[in-house]
Amino acid sequence: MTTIAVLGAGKIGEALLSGLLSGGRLPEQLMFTERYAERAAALTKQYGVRVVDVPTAVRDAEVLVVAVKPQDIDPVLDELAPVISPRNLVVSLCAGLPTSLYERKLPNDVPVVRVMPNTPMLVGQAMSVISAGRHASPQHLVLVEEILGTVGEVIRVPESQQDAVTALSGSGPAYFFFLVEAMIDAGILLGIPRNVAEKLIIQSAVGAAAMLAQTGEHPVTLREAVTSPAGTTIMAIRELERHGVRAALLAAIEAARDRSEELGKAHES
Ligand SMILES: NC(=O)C1=CN([C@@H]2O[C@H](COP(=O)(O)OP(=O)(O)OC[C@H]3O[C@@H](n4cnc5c(N)ncnc54)[C@H](OP(=O)(O)O)[C@@H]3O)[C@@H](O)[C@H]2O)C=CC1
Ligand SMILES: O=C(O)[C@@H]1CCC=N1
Repeated sequence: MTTIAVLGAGKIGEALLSGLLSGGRLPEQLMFTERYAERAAALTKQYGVRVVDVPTAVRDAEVLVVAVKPQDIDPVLDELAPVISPRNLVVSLCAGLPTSLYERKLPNDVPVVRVMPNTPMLVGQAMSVISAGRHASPQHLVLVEEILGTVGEVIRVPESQQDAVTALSGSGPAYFFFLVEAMIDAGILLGIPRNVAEKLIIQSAVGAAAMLAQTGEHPVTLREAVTSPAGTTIMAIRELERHGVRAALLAAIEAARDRSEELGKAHES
C-alpha cells in the first residue's frame, strides 16, 4: 500500500492521519513532519505514527501531503526542492495555492494534485475536491481518490474552480457550526437549558443532513414540508429573509472565495 507523509500535522493534517488510520491504513504506512517536539511526541503517542524530517519523508513516502498554512509554504518548498524526485506525488491541501506554484519551485516535473478537503475528514465524512497539476497523470488522480475515498467523498473539478470550492466546502463546515451555535443561543434566549438546547439543535442538524443525503429531495422541497400554512416555521423564515440571511450567505461565500484567490496571488512571483 502507498506510503504517505503529512507535512504539517495541524488540524487538517491530524484529521487526515486519524481518518486514514480509521479507514484501515497501518501506522507504518504513515509519517508526518512537525516543528515542535512536544506536539510530535503527543501525535506519535496517540496514533503510533512516526515523526520524520523532510528528506526522510521524501525518501520513504511516495505521497507527500502538504498541510501547512498557505502563509508557511515557502520554507516547506525550500526544504523539498533539493531532495524531491518525480517518484514523489505532492498533494497540496493549502487554500489558494495553485499547482503552478509547486511546479515553479520544485524541480524534475514533480506531479502535483491540489485538494480542498474539510474537517469532517476526522469522522470519515470529508468532502475532498481534487484537481490535477500539469505533471499529474490520470493514475495520480486515481491514487489520490483512493486515499481520500477512505475518509469521505471525493470529486474532481478544474483547478480554476478551486477557490470557489474552498469557499463552499472547505470552509463550509464552519458556517454550519456557526448556525448551530446561534440556534443553541436562541434556545437559551427562550429559557431552554443549554444541554437540552444543544441536544435539540444538534440532532435536528444530524437529521436534516441525513434527509438531504438520503432522500435525494431538493432542499426547497424538504423545507416546504416543514413549513405549514400560517404555522410557526414561516414566521421564522420571514425573519430570516427580513434580516437578509440569504444575501449574507452569498456575500460571505464570495468573500471566502476572494480570500482564497488572494492567498494564491501572494505567491505569484
Ligand atoms: N482547517 C480546515 O478546515 C482546512 C484547512 N485546509 C488547509 O490545510 C492547511 C492547514 O490548515 P490547518 O490544519 O487548519 O492549520 P494548522 O495551523 O492547524 O496546521 C498547520 C500545521 O503545520 C505546521 N507547520 C508549519 N510550518 C511547518 C513546517 N515548515 N514543517 C512542519 N510543520 C509545519 C504548523 O505548526 P505550528 O502550529 O507550529 O505553526 C501546524 O501544526 C492550510 O493550508 C489550510 O488552507 C484545507 C481545508 C480545510
Ligand atoms: O479558513 C481557511 O483558510 C481554511 C481553508 C478552508 C477551511 N479552512
